[in-house]
Amino acid sequence: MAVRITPSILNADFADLTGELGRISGADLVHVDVMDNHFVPNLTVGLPVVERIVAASPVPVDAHLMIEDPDRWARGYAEAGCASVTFHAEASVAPIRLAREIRDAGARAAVAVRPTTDITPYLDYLEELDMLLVMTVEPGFGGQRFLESTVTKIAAAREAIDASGRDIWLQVDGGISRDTIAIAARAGADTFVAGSAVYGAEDPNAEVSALRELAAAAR
Ligand SMILES: O=C(CO)[C@@H](O)[C@H](O)COP(=O)(O)O
Ligand SMILES: [Co+2]
Repeated sequence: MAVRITPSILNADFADLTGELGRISGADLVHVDVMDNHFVPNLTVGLPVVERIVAASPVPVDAHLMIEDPDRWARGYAEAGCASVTFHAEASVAPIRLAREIRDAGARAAVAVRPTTDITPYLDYLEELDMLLVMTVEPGFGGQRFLESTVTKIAAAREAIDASGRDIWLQVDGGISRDTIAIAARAGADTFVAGSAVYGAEDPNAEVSALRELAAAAR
């Protein structure tokens, strides 16, 4: 099974995004954290910046929307050329309709859950989704510690995905590093966000390769 490493640019130098994107050219996708200071207590970038990242990035863009009212805004990120658009289950009032809109606009549709949110209801709608994102920290900030309490949820999602026989990616996000990636991989994750681990490394591309090898060995 394929392993994908999707570095988060949250810990990159926002004054030199083009240069920072070039340092992860060996990644599978780049993970862009969109925060609105309402759904989470932090503020990052919005659609105009994401459009520029799509144009400048050597790899496809994976947008993680930590915003209120994704039912209104998510479609725009798909239309902007993001390869995948993830919205939070806790924020959407009509997740199935929204996933269909994202797909209609040409992107992979994904739903994310906070560490304490039950993922079970979404496992009944896997045919509507291309990826599940299990948050392994509380969303809002990079550099937090991986929450081992999320491992059973990752395993439950893996079981449901395998039973569905569909090509649905299982992403984890938060606290992923050389020390923790094997835990998440063994539980069943195949797509790994890593922010501080990648951009804190001297050679981000080399760190991407190291993480990919560790995940592949653990699966
Ligand atoms: O969505 C988020 C945080 O809310 C993440 O994408 C973080 O940016 C990952 O950073 P690290 O935990 O890997 O430092
Ligand atoms: Co994220």
